[in-house]
Amino acid sequence: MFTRRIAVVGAGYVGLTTAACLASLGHRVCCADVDEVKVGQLRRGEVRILEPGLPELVAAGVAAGGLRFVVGAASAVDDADTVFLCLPTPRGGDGAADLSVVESVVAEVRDRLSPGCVVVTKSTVPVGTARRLAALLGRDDVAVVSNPEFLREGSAVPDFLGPDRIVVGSDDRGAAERVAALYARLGAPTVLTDAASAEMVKYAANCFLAMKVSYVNALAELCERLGADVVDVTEGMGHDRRIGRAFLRPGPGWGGSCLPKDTAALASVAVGLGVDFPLLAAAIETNVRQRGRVVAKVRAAVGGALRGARLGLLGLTFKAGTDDLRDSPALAVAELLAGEGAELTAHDPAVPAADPRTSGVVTLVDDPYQVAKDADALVLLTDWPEFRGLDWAQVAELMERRVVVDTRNHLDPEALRAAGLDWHGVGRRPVRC
Ligand SMILES: NC(=O)c1ccc[n+]([C@@H]2O[C@H](COP(=O)([O-])OP(=O)(O)OC[C@H]3O[C@@H](n4cnc5c(N)ncnc54)[C@H](O)[C@@H]3O)[C@@H](O)[C@H]2O)c1
Ligand SMILES: O=c1ccn([C@@H]2O[C@H](COP(=O)(O)OP(=O)(O)O[C@H]3O[C@H](CO)[C@@H](O)[C@H](O)[C@H]3O)[C@@H](O)[C@H]2O)c(=O)[nH]1
Repeated sequence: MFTRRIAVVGAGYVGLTTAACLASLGHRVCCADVDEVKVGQLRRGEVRILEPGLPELVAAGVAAGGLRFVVGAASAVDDADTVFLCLPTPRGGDGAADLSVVESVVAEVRDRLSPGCVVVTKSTVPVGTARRLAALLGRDDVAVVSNPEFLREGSAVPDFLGPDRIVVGSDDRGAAERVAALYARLGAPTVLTDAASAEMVKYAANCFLAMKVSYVNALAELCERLGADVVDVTEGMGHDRRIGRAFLRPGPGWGGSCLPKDTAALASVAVGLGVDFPLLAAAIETNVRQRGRVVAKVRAAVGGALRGARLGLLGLTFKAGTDDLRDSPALAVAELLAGEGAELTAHDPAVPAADPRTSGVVTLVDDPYQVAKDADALVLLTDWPEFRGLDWAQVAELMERRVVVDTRNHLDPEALRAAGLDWHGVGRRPVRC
């Protein structure tokens, strides 16, 4: 009944999604994590990250006997024919990807892998990692394959099961073909290549997405100065199929667990090789400045000084649809505002008031209307759909000064104006009541 025996090491956003989705495709999957608490929760069917469809898929896999969870990589790999590494590769001190967890797991499992086994890097790893891991393994009977993952947080399951493409690269063509065959049922376009190219695709794609957003954020500032409307401008651009409509929404800057660290990693590789890449450096720099621009906009909206200003923040996660706060531009903006002496109250639908991850920076509340109470301005930082449906008349009633700074052009300015609120977007003319 089951087609392949797979070990997935790391049960985070990527590992848990990979394990549950591969099990749903008919493979027998053992998923390992070093975190005993997490493994215990997963065995009880508790998925503690916000990913639509994932809890159901995990439960179905466990019930069908095709998915199980263990503590520690070593106990997962024994009889596996394929081992996926879905481990953290965080930003190191100089921006380079830190491979220490990946390397320690490879050293841990090296002597337990079955002959003919394929080790697959799904973590985002720099070019040359497959070769480095092959050397670390030191086994002629085990191949290393790069199979970067492109899923987005908040839509991990549909992205995994309906990918735009699958990229598989190895210097061992047969091993790459065996990994590609795991996804055959998905019917996605598949790029089979060498290991270095596959590793490069991941950074190339993420850095391009980051550059696109930085470009539109810079355009938005120009639009503001010139009296043009960035929403109309990007619509006019986006219909051009060579450009496309995606990733053209201005905001407080790109964040999350991937784009910031991956742009830093590729920039660090370029510096190390002595290759000039000013385009990438400028995208990163533009992103840092974007936070300052948001702060300047809020400062202007409250009349010049942030010290003592009471601000209500709508949204803290790095984008809507996820509970992930890693490298969130919303948190970065909050820190800058707090640094200038503003008093911050925040609401995010995915971050409960008791959440310890924001401690010190903001007062978290569970009710969006509570952030409006006595506020000198509301600042929307994350584009949660529910914010559009707020009762703006009630919001206006609660506020001290009726000003909303919408850093993602997410709200309906006319609805706010009708409720007696001034709206300040990004790259658009303000709408005053
Ligand atoms: N999050 C995303 O949207 C996404 C998408 C594509 C690629 N990636 C890449 O995938 C990799 C993993 O990202 P993530 O977001 O899933 O990370 P994560 O932090 O959510 O999960 C990593 C998991 O690995 C576990 N772990 C750490 N050390 C371990 C060890 N020694 N043995 C076993 N388990 C161990 C952690 O406990 C954690 O559960 C990174 O390289 C990331 O860049 C992430
Ligand atoms: O028009 C846009 C699009 C995105 N963003 C911001 O860009 C950041 C990243 O968004 P997104 O790419 O959706 O988030 P991730 O889930 O981190 O996904 C990215 O990073 C993953 C990890 O590498 C990759 O797998 C995905 O393909 C890649 O999109 C967020 O802060 C968004 O708010 C904008 O400001 N404007």
